[in-house]
Amino acid sequence: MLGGSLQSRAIEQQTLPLSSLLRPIPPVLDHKKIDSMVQTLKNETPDFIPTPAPESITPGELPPVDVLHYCSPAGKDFYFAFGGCHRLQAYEKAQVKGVNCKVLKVTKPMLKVYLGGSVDAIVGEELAEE
Ligand SMILES: Nc1ncnc2c1ncn2[C@@H]1O[C@H](COP(=O)(O)OP(=O)(O)OP(=O)(O)O)[C@@H](O)[C@H]1O
Repeated sequence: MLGGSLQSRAIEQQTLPLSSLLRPIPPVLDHKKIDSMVQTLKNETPDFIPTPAPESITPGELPPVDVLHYCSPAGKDFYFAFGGCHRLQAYEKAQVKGVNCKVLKVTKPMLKVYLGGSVDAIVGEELAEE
C-alpha cells in the first residue's frame, strides 16, 4: 500500500513495536474515528467512515504513521510519533502490537524543532552534551 505523508512517500514502510513509540503530544481524540480504524485493523468493514474519507481501505492495515528516529551518541534509539494519534490509539484498542510506520532519521537540531525545551528531559543528558 502506498501511503504516509507527502514528505514520507519515498520512504519504505516498516513495522515497529507499538511499545517503542514515544508520543510527546497529548492527543485530542475522535473516538468514532478510532473505532472505525479498529474495525479496519480487525478485518471488519467499518460502520462509520470518517471525513475526509480514506482514498482506499485495505482490511487489516492502516496507512503508515510517520516516525522520527533519533539515535543518541551512546547508540540508544528513540522513536517519536508526533502525529498518527488516532491510528496509534486504534492499534492499542485492537491490541495489535506492530505498527505500520515510515521512519525518518533525524539529528538533534531537527528533534529540537519538535520538542523545544523538553528535549533534554525526554532524551536525557546525552542530548544536552552533544
Ligand atoms: N477506518 C479506517 N480505515 C483505514 N484508514 C482510515 C480509517 N479512517 C481513517 N483512515 C485513514 O487513516 C489516515 C490517518 O487519519 P487521521 O489523520 O484522521 O488520523 P491520525 O493521523 O491517526 O491522527 P491525528 O491526525 O489526530 O494525529 C488517513 O489517511 C485516513 O484517511
